Amino acid sequence: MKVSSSSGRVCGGGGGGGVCGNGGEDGNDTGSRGDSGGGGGGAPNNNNSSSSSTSTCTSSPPCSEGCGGGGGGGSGGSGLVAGVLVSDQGEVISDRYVGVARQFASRQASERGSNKADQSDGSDDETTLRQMLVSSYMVDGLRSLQHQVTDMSANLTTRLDELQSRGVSPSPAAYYGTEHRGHMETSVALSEIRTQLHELTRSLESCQSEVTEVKRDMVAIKNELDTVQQVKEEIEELREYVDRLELQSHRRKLRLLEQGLTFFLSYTILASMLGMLQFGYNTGVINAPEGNIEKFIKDVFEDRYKENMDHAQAELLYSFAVSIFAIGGMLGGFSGGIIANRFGRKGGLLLNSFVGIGGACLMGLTKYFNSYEVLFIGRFIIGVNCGLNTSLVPMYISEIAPLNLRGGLGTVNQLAVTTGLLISQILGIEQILGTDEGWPLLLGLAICPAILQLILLPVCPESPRYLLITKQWEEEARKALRRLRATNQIEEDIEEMRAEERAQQSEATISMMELVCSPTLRQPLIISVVMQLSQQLSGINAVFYYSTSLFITAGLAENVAKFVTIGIGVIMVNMTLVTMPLMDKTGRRTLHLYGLGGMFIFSIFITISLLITEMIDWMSYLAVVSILGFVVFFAVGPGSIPWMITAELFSQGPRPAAMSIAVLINWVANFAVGIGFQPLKTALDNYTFLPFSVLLAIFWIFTYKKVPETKNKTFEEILALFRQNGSLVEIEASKTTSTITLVKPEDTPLDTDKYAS
Ligand SMILES: OC[C@H]1O[C@](O)(CO)[C@@H](O)[C@@H]1O
Repeated sequence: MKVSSSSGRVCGGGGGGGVCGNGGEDGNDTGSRGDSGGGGGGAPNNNNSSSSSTSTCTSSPPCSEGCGGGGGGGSGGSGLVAGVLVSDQGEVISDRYVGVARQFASRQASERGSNKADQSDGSDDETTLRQMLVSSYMVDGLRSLQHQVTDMSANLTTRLDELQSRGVSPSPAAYYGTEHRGHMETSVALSEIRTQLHELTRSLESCQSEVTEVKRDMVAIKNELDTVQQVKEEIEELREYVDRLELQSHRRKLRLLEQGLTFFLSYTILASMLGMLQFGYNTGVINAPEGNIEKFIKDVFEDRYKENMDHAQAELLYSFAVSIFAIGGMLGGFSGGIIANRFGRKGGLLLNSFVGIGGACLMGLTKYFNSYEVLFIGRFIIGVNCGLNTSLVPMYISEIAPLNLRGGLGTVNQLAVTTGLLISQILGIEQILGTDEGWPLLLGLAICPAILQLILLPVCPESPRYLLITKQWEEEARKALRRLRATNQIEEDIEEMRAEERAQQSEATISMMELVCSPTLRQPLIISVVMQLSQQLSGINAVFYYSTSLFITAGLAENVAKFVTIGIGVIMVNMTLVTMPLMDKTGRRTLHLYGLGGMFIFSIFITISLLITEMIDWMSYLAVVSILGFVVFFAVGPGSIPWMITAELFSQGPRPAAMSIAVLINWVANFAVGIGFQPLKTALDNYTFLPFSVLLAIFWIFTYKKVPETKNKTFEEILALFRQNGSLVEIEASKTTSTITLVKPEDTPLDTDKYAS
């Protein structure tokens, strides 16, 4: 029974399953039991083998039987193992390969997205793949199996030929005997076996070609795995780089937050704030000498036309002198952005000093020229000067201020305005310059801040941000910074400016039209505009321009009312001083909310007091207290914050254009209140303050919902607040922004396509 022993060897000593096993048991049964023999011989593994062989060799049914038999017979032998794994895993591997590769691709994508891929899952799949790769070594096993089967086949053929040659020529005596029949049956059985062996060989060949394909797939998987590994490493590298950047930027910010006030910084702030003082002074200077100016207008008219001018006409011309200032202011404020871009912040202020000197001279020489037209021109020119100041000074201050002092130093703008107002109120009293002779000098004194600026400004450094970002003059920017910070350690500032520059790269310098049309800048622009409106439409100038008459309406004597008005100026200056340190502690948004809220409550009290003063005498004191409260809360937030927040909400590129628009709105609203309050008073009488209460409530809600906190945030961070679809996204002040340019330290741009695929 050599057949069985040889098949036993081929099948890995599998106990003669299938082809081999049956032959070994009993030649008679070989054909019929060939299929099931393997099943019986190798029960433990046969399930596996038969199903797998079917799947792999579907085109060769005999092979399926043969393989099945062989596999079943060799429960522990290499032939079985190879047969089972190759045919079975071969297909499974192909499927799994696709599946796992997809899994990897998607994980790779999600890893890029979240940077938080589940690493253990990834390694599980990898392990599976690697195991599968290992299993490919069994392919070699199969190859050796095939050789063995070929050998076996050759052996069998030889032996069969021997048997047949013996069987086909039997002795005549036995020809019809039992032996002859036995020989014939054996011969038939053997040729069947031979046929099966041929088929088995063919089937093995086809298995081998499939195995080769699987092997190719394996190589492809391995390459994919290597790529995945490489990408993983790159992602890791990138993650580390981003972490490093975050850390650096956090440290940089901490150092920026430690900066203090230096001599040169204070000097520069002082020199520039004279511009805002000029604005405050000219806002208030015209109020006190109203009667004197009207008298002058009448005299000039009579001199010129030898006829009398009635009081109403003189009043109208006086109002014109008041309001033409605001028209000049609108023009100046609006052109502030262009001037700031062309001549710089300091450069623009220096040029503006000449405008101020011109305007002040004309006003001061009005009487000398005996012409009220000169007064009008003077007021218009000083208006242009003040408009430019309101645009340039807050921009300059916010650009040179260290991060941690930006709020406090921004308050300097309003401190200067209120100081200017107070000075004009004090100098305007009859005892000083509020006389027929004194008023031209009172108006002409506006020359002082302009001349002082002309003297002080040349020593001041230009805004380093303007030099570095707008002009790209790095050396000059460094020089300016060294002077302002009084140190050579200016890298943090330079880095912070560079970050701002990077963050705004698409908007280097933008025009007003581009600003208005840009969807990303719309939200900060709306906020800036509403903040300016909240300052002017709060009704503060109704109090300032008409406080004396308001107090008289509330029942105070005229001379008392005038001094209470000055008292308001004093309170205003002091309260602005008090809020200075709060700006960088409590924050702009919070203070603005407190301010508007307080003003709302006191505006209601003003209305109540006006309503019941007529009934209860002492209620006039409630009016005074309410107006004082109103002013105090104005100083808490709405006085200072609108000036600084516009400069803060925009980066270097759009900042000048944004300042122009916001300042223009401020002047227009200021003008509207100045012009509209008297008719409003006539129309609403004791309810005059009610419209302001309503507006204050609206501004409070807007601030609560829309205005971000800018305290201790770099310009780059503030920019990031508005990045997501133009909507407000709060980020922690301590964190850096997400606007990190994806360029590795060695300036190797990331292959983003690779990560995207
Ligand atoms: O302090 C009051 C003054 O402040 C301003 O609002 C400017 O900030 C002026 O319009 C107003 O007269």
